[in-house]
Amino acid sequence: MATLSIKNLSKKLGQNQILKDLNIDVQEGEIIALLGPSGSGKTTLLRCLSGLETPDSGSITLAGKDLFNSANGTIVPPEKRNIGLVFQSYALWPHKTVEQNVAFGLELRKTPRDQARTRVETTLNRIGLQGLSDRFPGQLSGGQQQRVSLARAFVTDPVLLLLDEPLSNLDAKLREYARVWLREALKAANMTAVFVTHDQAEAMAIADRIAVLHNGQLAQIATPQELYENPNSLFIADFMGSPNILTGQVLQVEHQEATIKLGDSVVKARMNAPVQKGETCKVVLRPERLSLGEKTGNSLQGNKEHSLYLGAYYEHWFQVGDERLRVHTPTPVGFGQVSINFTPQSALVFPA
Ligand SMILES: Nc1ncnc2c1ncn2[C@@H]1O[C@H](COP(=O)(O)OP(=O)(O)OP(=O)(O)O)[C@@H](O)[C@H]1O
Repeated sequence: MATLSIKNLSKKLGQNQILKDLNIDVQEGEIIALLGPSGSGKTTLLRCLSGLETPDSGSITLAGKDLFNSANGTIVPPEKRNIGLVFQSYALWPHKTVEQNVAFGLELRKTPRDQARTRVETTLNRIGLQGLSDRFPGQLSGGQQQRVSLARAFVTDPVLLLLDEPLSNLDAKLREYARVWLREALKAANMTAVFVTHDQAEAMAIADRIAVLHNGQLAQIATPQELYENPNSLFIADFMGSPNILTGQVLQVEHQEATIKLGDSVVKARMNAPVQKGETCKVVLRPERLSLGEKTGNSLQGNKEHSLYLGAYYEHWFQVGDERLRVHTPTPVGFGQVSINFTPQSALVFPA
């Protein structure tokens, strides 16, 4: 049984229908990222889970208990939900030490002092804050402050942890390290967690599964690899990564493969959504899945116009008929006409 179960959840704010009939199940110990364009409803969903916002209909069940259920009128207040919160802004008390900050939630729960001290110490060690317990937040780096806010949420042993853009205040380099320790810390504690992020790479690095929201609806929920390799719509294919999207005409459809006229070429591509013979379609080609060289059975003819050196790879811009196409290669490439090759498996076709 799922630890967290969100069923048919809907929420209106003002005249706007923000969440539309959302259904998400989260297993014990699972880390879910809520990802989606700005305004897609990620924060509103997190607020509904924490109890800061009350949905209009549907239900939220945590560890077998209703937190919200419009059918029987249940609304459990935030402080009774046994949910830990981690905010983007850390929200630490500046005049309290690290130890006092972390102990605060236990004091509220009237945990006996000895027990609280042991729990705080264990949690600080677990989160890599040993030796810093007497410091004030102002004497810590941004990364350390975020660890304190995580320790404060961990110490009360919540059934569910909610994190709102937890790493967005850290600089780029620190964020890369923070992704690793955050995932390690959550996994070591077998914590069930839902976090909001804008950052697709961060969602892929930390989450077991990513729920992509689009206009308040669940567009797809899947593992990072499944989302990238098997997007169920053009929206997801485009949202995950930065692919080329070309317009073509479907000539033929056979099993899971379509034959497509793309400019002057005829190519094959994998179908992840049904397309019909004769219809206009979109073909998704990831720059890193294209290769250059001799013409193969599945290729486009392109003329190279620009190359950018991006450190880890080169990005080449080709003119292919009326469209432009990006190709990534590890080595430089000369100017002129060339074949851009790909396997039918690596190209995805969707209805336009
Ligand atoms: N009080 C309100 N009244 C009306 N609309 C609101 C209110 N609060 C938020 N909204 C709208 O709800 C939509 C969803 O907002 P939400 O913050 O949940 O999105 P989000 O996916 O978290 O976006 P972001 O990534 O920009 O933080 C937005 O279009 C926002 O303008």
